[in-house]
Amino acid sequence: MRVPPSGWQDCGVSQSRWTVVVPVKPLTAAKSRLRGALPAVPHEELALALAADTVRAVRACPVVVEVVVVTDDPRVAAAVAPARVLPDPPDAGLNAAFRHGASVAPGRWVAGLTADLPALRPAELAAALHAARSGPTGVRHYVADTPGTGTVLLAAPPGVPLDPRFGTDSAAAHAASGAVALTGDWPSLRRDVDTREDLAAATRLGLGPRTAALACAGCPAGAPAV
Ligand SMILES: Nc1nc2c(ncn2[C@@H]2O[C@H](COP(=O)(O)OP(=O)(O)OP(=O)(O)O)[C@@H](O)[C@H]2O)c(=O)[nH]1
Ligand SMILES: C=C(OP(=O)(O)O)C(=O)O
Repeated sequence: MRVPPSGWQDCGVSQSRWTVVVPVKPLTAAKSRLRGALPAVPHEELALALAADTVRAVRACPVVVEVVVVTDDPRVAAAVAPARVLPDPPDAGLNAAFRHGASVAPGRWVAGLTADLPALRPAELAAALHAARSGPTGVRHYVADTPGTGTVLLAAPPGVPLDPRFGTDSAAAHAASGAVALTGDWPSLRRDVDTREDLAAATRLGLGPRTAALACAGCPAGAPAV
């Protein structure tokens, strides 16, 4: 019998190995509602920074063993290295991108996460993934965004398709499809950034380094620009 390394049983890693799928639109089209939020910063740089900080936090989450980024954008692919990168299915959209990413992890715990969470703290993601494992068995779980209408995280156990319903009013769509809402207090996970106001709220929570560097560019004494 294989003998696990010392401490293996206690840390719970064998019980908590997740693949996380993060889709990112090509930067020229991404985060259109955020365009102009940082006037001194090229929009594509800001969209790239949001995605890079999101993936950075996912990679720092101890229960995540694989990050799959679905994107057609070579700048995103370079920025998220060494995460695994898959191309988008042609002209298929966000939910197809999630399904494509999840398809490389059959029989595993899989979560889909939006790429616009620049304040994400790895411990909050870990807590949400733990809650998804601790809830009702055999069902999908989701985490709504701060306003409560959208979705930031959708999680599925082994053998259950991710079946993503992201888009307008996706929290209600996920609930209607049988997914169970996770209600934890995870402000950095729920804080997706679609607008200038969202970016200001994320700044108050604490941005990841790449977005923070842009938000502070040109500010006196390093004060945030939003
Ligand atoms: N790979 C991939 N990612 C997508 C696609 N559509 C949206 N996303 C990503 O999904 C996440 C959530 O989408 P939205 O919040 O609507 O982001 P967005 O479409 O870039 O923003 P808006 O242009 O303002 O609607 C973002 O991280 C996007 O990059 C798609 O067709 N393919
Ligand atoms: C795609 C989504 O993001 P947003 O509503 O932020 O565009 C979603 O919440 O399902």
